[in-house]
Amino acid sequence: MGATDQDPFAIFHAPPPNETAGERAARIEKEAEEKRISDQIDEQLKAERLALKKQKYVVRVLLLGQSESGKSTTLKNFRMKYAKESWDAERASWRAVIQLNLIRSIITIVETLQAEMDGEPLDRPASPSTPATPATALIEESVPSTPNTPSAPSRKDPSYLLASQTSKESLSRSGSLSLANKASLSSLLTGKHQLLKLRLGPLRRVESDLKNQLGEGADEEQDGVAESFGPLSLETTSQTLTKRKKEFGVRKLQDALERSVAAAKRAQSRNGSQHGHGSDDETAGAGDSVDGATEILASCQEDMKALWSDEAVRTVLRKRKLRLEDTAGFFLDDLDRIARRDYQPSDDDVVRARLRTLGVQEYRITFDSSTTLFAGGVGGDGGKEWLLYDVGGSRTMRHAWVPFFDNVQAIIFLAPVSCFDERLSEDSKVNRLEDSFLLWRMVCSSKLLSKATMILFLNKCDLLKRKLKSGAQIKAYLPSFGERTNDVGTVVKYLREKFKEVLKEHSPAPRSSYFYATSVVDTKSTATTIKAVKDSITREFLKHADLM
Ligand SMILES: Nc1nc2c(ncn2[C@@H]2O[C@H](COP(=O)(O)OP(=O)(O)OP(=O)(O)O)[C@@H](O)[C@H]2O)c(=O)[nH]1
Ligand SMILES: [Mg+2]
Repeated sequence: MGATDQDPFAIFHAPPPNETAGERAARIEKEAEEKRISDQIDEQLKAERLALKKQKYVVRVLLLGQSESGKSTTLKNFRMKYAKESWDAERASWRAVIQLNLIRSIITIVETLQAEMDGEPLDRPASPSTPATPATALIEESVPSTPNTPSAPSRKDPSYLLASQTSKESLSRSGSLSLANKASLSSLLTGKHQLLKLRLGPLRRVESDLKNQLGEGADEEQDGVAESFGPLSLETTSQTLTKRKKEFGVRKLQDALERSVAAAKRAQSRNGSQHGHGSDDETAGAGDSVDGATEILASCQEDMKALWSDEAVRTVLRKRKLRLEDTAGFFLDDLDRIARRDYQPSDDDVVRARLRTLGVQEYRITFDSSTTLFAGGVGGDGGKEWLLYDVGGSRTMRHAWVPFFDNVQAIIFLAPVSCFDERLSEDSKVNRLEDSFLLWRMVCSSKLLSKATMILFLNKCDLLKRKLKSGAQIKAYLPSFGERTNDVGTVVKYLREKFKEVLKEHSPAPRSSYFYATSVVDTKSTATTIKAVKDSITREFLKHADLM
């Protein structure tokens, strides 16, 4: 071998001349240690590369939309269908939330009766935490001003799709109605109602106990503070916000549910011997014990039923335009089942339960590869792992959305179409459909989301149908609807076109989009929709990841 064939770096690796046996052993040991460290670093890098690759194959989906639009309910449908094991394990822990929803409705009724007896004007909500704003008429810009119906402030912006309203108007109208009906309706409320109110008093304590059970992660959020609005807030009016609404919510749902179960178990073992035996409820077997909340609810069952079925109560609720049946977390028609000592929530109950989301909650769903089109990637699993982000939708929560816009494959946007005649609970001057429409426009125009597939759920079609059936006229709130037929099919089609136009006009680049008319509390029809959604998101994902 000539001199040129020699490794030019060999000199650096060669052992030093005259190396002693001891030096040689130390050198070999040092070299072995260096190799071990180098191998370790290689392994680490390999693992990081693999994790990064795996990350690349995770599908990220954001659920967006205003508060009460149905985001968490949509997520529940996903979990019920595709993460059945954890869904089944969690079902029982929703009992406290459902009981809380039930008690809220009863307290709302009691407060409404009190307001009626006190002769409060109609526009003032009986309870600041009434689950949904009762519908009141909006004024069209074109309606001429009369002494009784002052015109709304003129809005020139063509995107101002919906008519808006001055609260002065509703106050003046409700005020006169209140005066006209006060005497006759108050007289309907008798000693029986006072007695019911008294007997249902303990429910207030149960309400606060249940909130405590849901624990530290639970929170009372106050809305209506303009300064805290984030970049996605919609300050369409310059009014000072005065109305404050409290609604119970949680930041970490899983933690809250687990805590409530643990607390209920503790209470149950404390109460065991006192309430389990000699119970007048045939369904609770001898030796059964229940927690305090369940016990009090069961003992108030007859009174709650008497209150809800009372004709005078229904008349007052109608007069005050409080349609509890259409509000979130309505369980009054299920009192026979829910206010029992042995009550266990059904899938349907959990889907209908209302627990406001605070912040952003992340859920991981691993799809079964037998169900669809996974491909490529790590072991052929591209598109199998999903991260679903469920966000709080009220205005004060929207600033928390933006950090999650990065690297999102799809947005499922919930726009409740039944709320054309409702106002935001956090800002009673803004029409809810208008808020949805403007929020959709902002999401569509976001550059960060320009590659995301857009999926729109025109949700709460069941409630829309009910409202239209009961005589509500879309054109009174949406002048551009004109003389089209006032039925659910025509209304949904009209709104779908409006949302589509916005998407087309405001998307930074062409993108895939899908539109569905939904009622996400209907788990059967929603199962079909989310299967279609899942397949299209996966297909889009694989297409762009070049895996197919
Ligand atoms: N009737 C009917 N009720 C619905 C529908 N979708 C959702 N709801 C109910 O509306 C309430 C609010 O739904 P959520 O899913 O909690 O709303 P959200 O968008 O997560 O609200 P935030 O957490 O406040 O942002 C719940 O009680 C649901 O059961 C629907 O299509 N029809
Ligand atoms: Mg939610």
